[in-house]
This record gives sequence, structure tokens and C-alpha cells, in this order.
Amino acid sequence: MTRAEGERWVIASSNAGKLAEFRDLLGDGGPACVPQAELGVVDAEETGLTFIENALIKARHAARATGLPALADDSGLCVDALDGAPGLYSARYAGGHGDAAANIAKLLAALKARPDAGRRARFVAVIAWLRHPLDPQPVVAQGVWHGCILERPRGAGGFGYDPVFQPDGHDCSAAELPPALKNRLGHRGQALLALRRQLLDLA
Ligand SMILES: O=c1nc[nH]c2c1ncn2[C@H]1C[C@H](O)[C@@H](COP(=O)(O)OP(=O)(O)OP(=O)(O)O)O1
Ligand SMILES: [Mg+2]
Repeated sequence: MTRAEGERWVIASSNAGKLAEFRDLLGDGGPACVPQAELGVVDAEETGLTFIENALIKARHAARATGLPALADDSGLCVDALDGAPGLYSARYAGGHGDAAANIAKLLAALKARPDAGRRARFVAVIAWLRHPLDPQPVVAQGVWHGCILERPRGAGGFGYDPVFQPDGHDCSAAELPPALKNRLGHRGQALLALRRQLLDLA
């Protein structure tokens, strides 16, 4: 990212997989990006009804708690045959928060015996950046990654639903892709690229 040298942003996420991707995607030379937990920020309550609302809620919460510009990601997996579920509730699909194995088991059960056409899905990430908690002009960008849901998990990389998501154009799961390739192709990488373009336009 290209903002003033010496600047610090808080990354408003507690998800280790996302934080690792942000670290790689944001790279060196931009603002120092500090995960919210390192600054003592606890998770915001995700009360929104859309990815955009939740991304803004998380960014505003971290900006308020730290006094720093804040970057947040709200993301999820939307499955066509399930009318877009688990969607906004991807992290808590099976009840507890962030239990990837339980979430995957519930998803595979919901899609049991579905033919290929019913297994179309997309990852969606909305990233919001706020200068301060009352910033009236947040910068917001979305990324989408299309694919389908596999019949069983494959691979040990990535996080969340990656082992059951086969991106279009690839013969493997997202958890089997080299991390740099997932970052370049994936919803989060696409959203960050779009955000970066907007920030450059504002500079
Ligand atoms: O690249 C991904 N690969 C696999 N799974 C993914 C991905 N991106 C989002 N997902 C799924 C799992 C995650 O748990 C949920 C997001 O929920 P979401 O509330 O945005 O994140 P979270 O609660 O895990 O962390 P936080 O809110 O602190 O950023 O969607
Ligand atoms: Mg969350």
C-alpha cells in the first residue's frame, strides 16, 4: 500500500489466516499494519446484515479503540444451491465461531447428493478502510472468487472453507494452491487490489 511513510494502520481482524494473507498482500514499504489483538482490541459484534456493514462495523470499532486508521475484512462463502448461505454467517455456520471442521461438515451435509451444477459457489470479501471512527467517506472494495464445492476436503493450506473450495480453472482445492497464488487470485487479494487503486486515486 502506498501511504505516507511512518504511518500505522490497525488491521481489524482476529482471524490468523486472514492476517497472514494481509501481511503478504500489504507487503513492505507502506504503512505498518498492526493486528488489532496486539493493540488490545477485542472483537466487534458483527451485527450487520451485509458484508459491507460488518466490514465498516469492524473497522470503526478498531479505529475508535486505537485512534489509528483501520482496515477490516468481512468475508464468506456463498453457495448457489443454498441461496447464498452460509454467506454472512460463514464463520458461525455450525454454531460456534470459527470452527472450520464443523462448518465444513455442515456444508458437505447440506450439499449431499447435489450434482455438480448445484455446487457452484463464490467467496466474497469486502474490505473497508477508515481514516478515523467518524470518517464520513470510507474506502470500500469487494472481491469475488468463483468456484464449486468439492465432495470432500483436500489440502492443508489456507484456512476456513479452503479445503472444500475448488476455484474455477484449477484442478485442486484452494487449500492446495501455493499461498501466493491464492492471494493473487482470491477474493481478498482482488478486494485489496481494488482498494489500493481507490487509495491511489485519492492520494
Ligand atoms: O479465504 C478464505 N478461505 C476460506 N474461508 C474463508 C475465506 N475467507 C472467508 N472465509 C470464511 C471463513 C471465515 O471464518 C468466514 C469469515 O467470517 P468473518 O467474520 O469475516 O471473519 P472471522 O470472524 O473469521 O475474523 P474477523 O471477523 O476477526 O476478521 O468466512
Ligand atoms: Mg468475524
